[in-house]
Amino acid sequence: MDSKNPVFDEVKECFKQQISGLALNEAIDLISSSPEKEYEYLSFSIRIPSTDPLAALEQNGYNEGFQYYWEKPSDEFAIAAAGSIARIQTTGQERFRQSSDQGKELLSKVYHISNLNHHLASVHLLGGFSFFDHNIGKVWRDFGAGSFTLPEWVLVKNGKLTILTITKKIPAGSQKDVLYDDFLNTLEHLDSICDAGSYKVEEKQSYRSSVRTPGIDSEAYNHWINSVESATDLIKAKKFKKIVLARELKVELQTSVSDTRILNYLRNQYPDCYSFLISQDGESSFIGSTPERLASFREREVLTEGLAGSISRGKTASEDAVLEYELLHSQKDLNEHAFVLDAIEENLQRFSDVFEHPVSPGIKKLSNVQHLYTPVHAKIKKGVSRTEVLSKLHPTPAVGGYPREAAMPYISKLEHFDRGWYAAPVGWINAHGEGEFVVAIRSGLIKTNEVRFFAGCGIVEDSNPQKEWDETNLKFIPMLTALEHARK
Ligand SMILES: C=C(O[C@H]1C=CC=C(C(=O)O)[C@@H]1O)C(=O)O
Repeated sequence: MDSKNPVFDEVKECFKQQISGLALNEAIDLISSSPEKEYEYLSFSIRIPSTDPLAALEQNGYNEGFQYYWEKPSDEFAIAAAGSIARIQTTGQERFRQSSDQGKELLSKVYHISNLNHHLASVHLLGGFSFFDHNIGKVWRDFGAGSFTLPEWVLVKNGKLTILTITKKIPAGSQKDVLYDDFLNTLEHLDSICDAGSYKVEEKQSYRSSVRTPGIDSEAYNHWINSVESATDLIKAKKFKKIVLARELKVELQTSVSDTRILNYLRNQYPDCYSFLISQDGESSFIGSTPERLASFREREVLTEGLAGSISRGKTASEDAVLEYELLHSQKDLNEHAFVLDAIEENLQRFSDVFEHPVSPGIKKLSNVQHLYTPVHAKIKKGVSRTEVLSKLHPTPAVGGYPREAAMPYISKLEHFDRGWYAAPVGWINAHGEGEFVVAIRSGLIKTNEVRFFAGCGIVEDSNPQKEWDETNLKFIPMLTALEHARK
């Protein structure tokens, strides 16, 4: 198939020149001559014409394999990926360390070719962890407790730059021609899904929203009121100081929904949030739009944040300003927020040469809610791994509790659903020491005929169960509305 996109023709030319020349021979020689089979994968990065990674994923269509999406529009950064070449899976208390060890080993087996001198021209491992150390529930079966995939192709868009990386497994004794054709076929496929000139656009029926706040399910409501009352009793009895309780909202689906339509709605409505999708094998998709960064890494620099304490948005500028003022002066919310910062400091400071943050919180405004927010910058000590940092940070008291060890066992006792990957670290990491993880809140697990949405809030001594119920309803709105938009 010949490309109708002349710029992609240049991409293919460039690919042919690089991969059919020395590099491919060299890689195959290395693979077959190395007795320890040092290299098992061959990977190639190339700059391609600017493309929308979400449109490419949508064009890639439904498929039974791995699919991944990540975008923060306000950072002009997006990743789309599909196909699984290799996957590492871990479970138990050591899952973060094991993921780090296995990830390093996997990356060391990749022979990477590129004429680009750019930190994003690299193989990426995409995935995350479950909230608890073990993830054995039926609902979340595909996800495991720690899972990172080396995708067959990944598109990374950073501002105007779009980089495509294709990776293939190279069995020992591989034939150069077969391998070359395999790469070229994938490149042809990418050409077709990135070429907007060839897209067939489905008519979308006009949309009328029927979603406001979820109606009251009296059983869920009574459970919630009882759980929050039990939590405040435990706090008064000095068992812990804060706990985050969440609830699940199940929605049955009459018609199927499109993951990419959900994402398109989320990224447009919440440009300051991270919209994400992870589907391990096409059976179910974990999708969300979270405002909360757990950590981003660039060499030894780490950015994290405290995000806790919430209030709704005003309908007018004045009402919004009043609500913001109320939140900034609410002792209950300031306490809830302070626990998060204290924990980040306790867990990260001793691993860092630099640790800094503003003295008092500011505000992060989303279209449905505003939060108390404190950005934190740290420079981790030499030798501290990124996954070690994640394991220290997760779960922050914005989704777990304070003190962590005292509060955590009560989460499963007081909640009535399986958290799975809700409120857990989800993200990406590359071979150049870069990566970013979010806290997977404002999210849902989508299966063929049902969706489960999750929302929670921090409970402190003076929390009011009714107000916390209302707050969870506010937090369900983005995903519920996105679902309405995505019905086919
Ligand atoms: C646990 C959630 O939100 C956390 C993040 C920001 C503000 C929060 C709060 O004000 O309670 C929560 O700690 C959720 O949205 O499911």
